[in-house]
Amino acid sequence: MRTSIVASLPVYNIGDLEKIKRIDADFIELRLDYMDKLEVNLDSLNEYRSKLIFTIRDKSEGGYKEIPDAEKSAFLKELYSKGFLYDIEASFLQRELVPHKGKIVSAHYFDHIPSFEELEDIIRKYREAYIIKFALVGKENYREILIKLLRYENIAVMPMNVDPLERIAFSILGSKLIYGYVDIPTASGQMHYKDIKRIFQLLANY
Ligand SMILES: O=C1C[C@@](O)(C(=O)O)C[C@@H](O)[C@@H]1O
Repeated sequence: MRTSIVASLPVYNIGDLEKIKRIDADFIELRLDYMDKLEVNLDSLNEYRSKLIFTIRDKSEGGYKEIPDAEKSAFLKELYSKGFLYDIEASFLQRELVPHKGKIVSAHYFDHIPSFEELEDIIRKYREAYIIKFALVGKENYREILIKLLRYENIAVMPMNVDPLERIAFSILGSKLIYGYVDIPTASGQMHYKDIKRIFQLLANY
């Protein structure tokens, strides 16, 4: 099964949701942490349900604006009740009780490389997730750690702050997701999602 392409879209206001219809990717990540208030009419997005990933990224893990935990938790529970897919940090799950079964559980490291054992603990703890995702800054032994993680089944790995082509390599090695940008990168090390599509189409011809 090939890696799924995620087009990551910052949502500053409701008007940005109009862009969804023009994005042709496996998934569209809606980064709602770019909004001042989490005011989205979820029923209006039902037709896109199968391709949406909702993310309200904590500032401590690369988020854009500070969203209070209680507001984020309430919105995630509404997403759960309506059957939408969302991304939730393992660190947030330590603070708030929100369902993670069948969802994306993620962990991001910007200033250090964690031990492999620390990441294995996350995998064991959240093994009922749809996908467990690790984003590591490109320093020290990040490649070794990311490659070792791919021995597990439902894993997505991505390096940050390195040549975006490295993400293609991790896709070939088995990462379940690869993130690209639509207008502006939502993390350092992304390429445009259409360039990922072109590379995958070329690879499919060999
Ligand atoms: O967790 C991730 C991965 C990411 O940080 C990246 O490195 O492409 C981009 C984020 O929008 C997404 O939620």
